[in-house]
Order: sequence, then C-alpha cells, then structure tokens
Amino acid sequence: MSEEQAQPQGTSAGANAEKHGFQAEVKQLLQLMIHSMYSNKEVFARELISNASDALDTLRFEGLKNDALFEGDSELQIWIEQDKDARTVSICDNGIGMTRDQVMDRLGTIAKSGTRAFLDSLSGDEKKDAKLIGQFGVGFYSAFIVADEVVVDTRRGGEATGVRWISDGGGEYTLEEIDKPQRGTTVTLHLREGEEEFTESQRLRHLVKTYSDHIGFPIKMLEEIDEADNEDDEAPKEAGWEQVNRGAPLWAEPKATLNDEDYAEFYKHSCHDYEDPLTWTHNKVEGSQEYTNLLYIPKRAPFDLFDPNGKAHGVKLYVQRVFIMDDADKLMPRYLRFVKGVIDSNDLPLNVSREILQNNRLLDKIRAGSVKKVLGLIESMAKDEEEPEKFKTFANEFGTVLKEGVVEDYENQARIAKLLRFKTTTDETADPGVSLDTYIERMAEGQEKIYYITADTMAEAKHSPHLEIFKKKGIEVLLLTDRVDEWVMAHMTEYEGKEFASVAKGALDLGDAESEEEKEQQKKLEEESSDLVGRIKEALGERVNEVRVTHRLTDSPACLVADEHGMSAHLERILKEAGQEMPNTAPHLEINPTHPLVDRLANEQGETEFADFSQMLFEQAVLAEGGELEDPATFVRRMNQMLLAVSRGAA
Ligand SMILES: Nc1ncnc2c1ncn2[C@@H]1O[C@H](COP(=O)(O)OP(=O)(O)OP(=O)(O)O)[C@@H](O)[C@H]1O
Repeated sequence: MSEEQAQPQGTSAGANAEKHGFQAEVKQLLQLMIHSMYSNKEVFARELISNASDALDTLRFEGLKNDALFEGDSELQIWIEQDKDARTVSICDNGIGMTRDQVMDRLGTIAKSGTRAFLDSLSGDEKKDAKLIGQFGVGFYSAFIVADEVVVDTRRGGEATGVRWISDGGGEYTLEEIDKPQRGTTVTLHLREGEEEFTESQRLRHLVKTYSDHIGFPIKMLEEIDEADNEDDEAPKEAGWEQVNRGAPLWAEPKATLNDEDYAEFYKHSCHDYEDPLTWTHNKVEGSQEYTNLLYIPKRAPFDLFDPNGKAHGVKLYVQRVFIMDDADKLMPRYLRFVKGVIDSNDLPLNVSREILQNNRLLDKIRAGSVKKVLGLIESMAKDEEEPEKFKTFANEFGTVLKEGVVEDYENQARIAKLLRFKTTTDETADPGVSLDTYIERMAEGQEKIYYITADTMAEAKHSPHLEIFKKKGIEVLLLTDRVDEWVMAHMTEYEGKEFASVAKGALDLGDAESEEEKEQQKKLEEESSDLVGRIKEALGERVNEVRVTHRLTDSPACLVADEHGMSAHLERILKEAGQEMPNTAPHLEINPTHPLVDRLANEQGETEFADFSQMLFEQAVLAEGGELEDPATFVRRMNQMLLAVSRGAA
C-alpha cells in the first residue's frame, strides 16, 4: 500500500451515487450530539482512531485464517492527514474495511437495542444529555460535531470494489461505488467554519498523544517542514510520514512506567467511554499460565445495563497481543458485565476459534482469576476510608447487578454478599447502604436471623404492616426494592451463619428477642380468639389458606402472610407481570385481636355484616402490601356501605 493513498478524496457524489435516508433514531441522535457534545468536540479524534484500531484488530484476527485478506500488506497502520486550504482532516486505516451492505448497516442505522427508549429519556438539557450520550457511546457520528460533511471511503480486504459514503449529517447519505486500491477505510471530515484548529499539525499531534498514545498500532502523520527551509531550495524537501504515538499496547507495558492518566486515556480509547474510569486493576500473572489483564470499572452504568439484548463492550480477549474476541460472557460472568478492559493470554493458541473457546479450561482459569481480581478491586474500594466516594459511586451504579452474583457465582457468594449494601428500617438514608456485617454487629439482643422485606417501592416497604413488631422491638429489617431481590434472596439462605428470614413469610418466630412473658401473652390471645378465627375462615372460604392470630402486628388490624417455603405475594406479582402462569395460592390471613376494628368484628352478630366485614379486612390487607384486588368495585361498595352506617350511627 502506498501512503499517498491516505490523501483525502474529493467529495462530490458521482453519477452512480444513490441517496438513502438515515434510520429515524440516527437523525435524532446526530442532532442531539452536535448540540450537546460541542464542549467535548475533541472526542471525534478518539472515536475515529478507536474505530480504525478496531478495524486493524479485526483484520489481524480474520487474517490468521485467511491470509488473502492482507493482500500482501501486513503492516497495519493508521494515518492522519490534514489540509488547511481544503479545511479537511482524514483518518485512514488499512484495516478490514467494509462492504457496501456493511456500510449501510453500520453507518446508517444504530444497532443498539433500547436506542429509542434511550433517546426518549434525554432531557433536552445539554449538559445532562452530554453525559448521557457519552454513556450511550457516541462513536462514528461524533464526526459531525466538527464536520458539516463526512466522507467515508472504504473497501473490505479481498473485495474488488470500494464504496464511498457521504453525508452532511442531515437526514440522508449517498452511496457510490469507487475504485479504491488501498484496503481499509478513510474517513474525511470537511470541517465546519471555525474548526480550523483541527487542520493544525500540532493540535492533531497533541490529540493523538493525549487520547491514542497507547493503541497497539502506529499512527502516522506527515513530518512538519519549516517553509523557510524550503524557500530557496531547488529541490524542496518532501515531508515523510512519521509515527506520532507510542504504538505499544498499554497493558503490555510495566506498571511502573504508567501513570493514572495513561490508564485513564487508554480506558477512554479502548472502552469507548468519554468519562474517566472509576478504578482499575492491572496484573501480569505468571506461573502455570501466563496472562495479563487490565480491567476497569466505569464511573457510570451504561444505559442498557439491564437490557437482556444489550451488548456490552466489555472485556476483550487478546492472544499474544492479537485481538481475538470481545464476547464478554466468556471472559466475565454476567453479574460483572459492567467490567471493561483487556485480557491477553500467552498460552492460548493464536489460531483459536470461538468454538474452541466455548469449553476451554485455560480460559476458564483465566476467567476465574480475573473475577477474583475484580472482586478484590471492589473490596479495596469498600475498605478505602480515604476515598469513600468511590465505593459509594460503585454501589449506586452497579450494586444491583452485583447482587446477581449471589445466584450466579456460588463459589464467591460470601465474598459478593459482603460487598452488598442495603437500605434498612434503621438507616433508610444510608448511602450507599448498610452492609450485612454492620447489620449483624447491631442485631438486637436475642435476635438470631437477618430479617428482610421485599416490595416494589421504598414507601411500600417502609410502611408495610409486616414491620410493626420489628419496629416495636427495635429489630432492624433490610428493605429490598430491586427487582432482582426476590430471586437473590431465594438463593441466599444465610450469611456468616445467620439465616435470612422474610418478614412476610411463615409463622413468625422472633426467638430469644421475645420474652417468656410475651410468649405466654400471645398464647393466651390465640386461645381467646379461636372462635373469631374460625368464623373469619368460614366467611372467607377459599380466599385464604389459614386464619391465625398475628404476632407481627401492633397497629394494623390484619395482614397477609405467605407460606414459609412458598412464594411471597410480591414475587407472585412480579412473575405474573412477566407473563408467567401462576397457580392461585391462597395466603394466610393474620388478624390482630387487640385492634379495635377486629374487636368490633368479634362482637358482630349479624351473619351478612360479619361476612362483609371479614372480606373488607382481607381486602385491605391485600392493598396494604401493594397487591391488586380481583374485584375492586365490590370492595368500594362494601366500604361505602360501612361508611354510611358509621355516619348514620354518628348522626
Ligand atoms: N474505520 C473503520 N473500519 C471498519 N469499520 C468501521 C470503521 N469505522 C466504523 N466502522 C464500523 O461501523 C460501526 C459503527 O461505528 P461506531 O463508532 O458508531 O460504533 P461502535 O464503534 O460499534 O460503538 P461506540 O458507539 O461505542 O463507539 C463499527 O462497529 C464498525 O463495524
């Protein structure tokens, strides 16, 4: 390949050019990006160089199996060239390139799932949106922040013809076939008026140094020639290409030679983030197998963290510096899907295929070792008293995902559980929350279990009648309101020898937290209420499993309780919402005979009134725990009748 071919190409669309419309989302994103990212306009350089470097990585990997892709030229590089007069800057690579279909697919649409929802979530406030767009990944389209026209010339290795894509960032782009001797891609930016700075060699060199010093390929620019030197010369000196970045992958360099800025810039470049990382770990592992990992935790969760189809950029696998894949699932468990970075193995064969990697023992070991490093990294943040903010950020952004690890990674369950933080009845506002260790330290006297409640919202959890006795006795309860909580708690049965117990399930046994005297009183109450319990059960029939005297309530008349080993009403609702067929399991109804309403019920002689009253008691218990009534109209009718009777009595 000749380096002159890096010259920017002309831009007028040729005779065979075809017009195409952008996907609606692209149009909207482009407009937003141009406006909200303007104060970070330099990002275009990093994004385009990143893409060029990814294209070189892909070529190097695919070329392992198909040498023809190299077309006899395996010196992989990136060139940047600027033209002051034409006000252009070009980023050129001899990477894998794109076919016509790939260009249409990749530069005309946004494949990320959840894009629509993401765009809808933007506020219109430029500052806030700039952060969000950064989290979305600005990518190729960032070119339009500084350019009013972008031309992409590309030819995939091994293909006969190339394609030119031109757009002004409005609603359309044109495509035409071109001759392109050089494999790879050249992106030429026609800079907007006022953006001339990006045609300055010094400015561009500085950008490369700042953002792309450590990418693993040489980035070349034309030498700067002093015009004065050439003035009188008969044979003026021609500028040659010179490398302007370090060109060695950062993770392969000794830690001692790297500073925080090096790590942060490499992160932003290779992980497509526009903010600095929260923290990282860099390890060279030697022994039975050799590998290096450089793993980062971002500051902010990506917008699609909980989208099951969301593709995280995740961790990339290299073998002896050759990029192999970025299928994050093989390198990190799902619950650490927010981790980004690089793992470079010296032992895996270079010609590994994805199939071989499916069940590879070496890879499993590397993965297990890397997981331990990440957990260690989180642990050190949790212990760091000098910078508590870091762990707080981590817990708030990724705490919910980390919880999934309790289920997914049994081997590390205790380590993960130690890192979780919870809101509790004692400390609703604790940020990031209370650890299980702290909970255990301040357990009430005689308390043996770790109590929790699950609910959809904090308000629902906090005000649940199930908490009454715990409040009275000063027993702390974990308030769990994440969607994953039910699932997590089904798998986490104990911590440090202490059992977990839902406050909404089973017959409540507070163990030694209750005095003998209290237990006696309870027994007496149960005996005295046995008649009433029987009558209510008869009135409610199949709607309830069992009616019993409560142990939990102090202020409310009644509550519902699930079976000790059954599903809580909250989980049943989640599963129903998710479209699962649920057998109708009747809950237990617990009544509080010391409550005046229940006392009033006990004295009700009229059969119909008693039945109506019992139904009301049951239905308000359903509502109090966030449930839905099967027949709300009847509930309202009964309530109105009762209100009328009360007001008549009062009159
Ligand atoms: N220089 C290039 N050579 C080959 N393909 C490229 C090049 N630049 C872009 N592409 C293709 O276009 C796609 C879209 O690029 P874009 O930068 O918008 O997104 P991305 O790199 O996938 O993700 P991100 O938004 O995080 O940057 C890339 O995934 C790649 O397939």
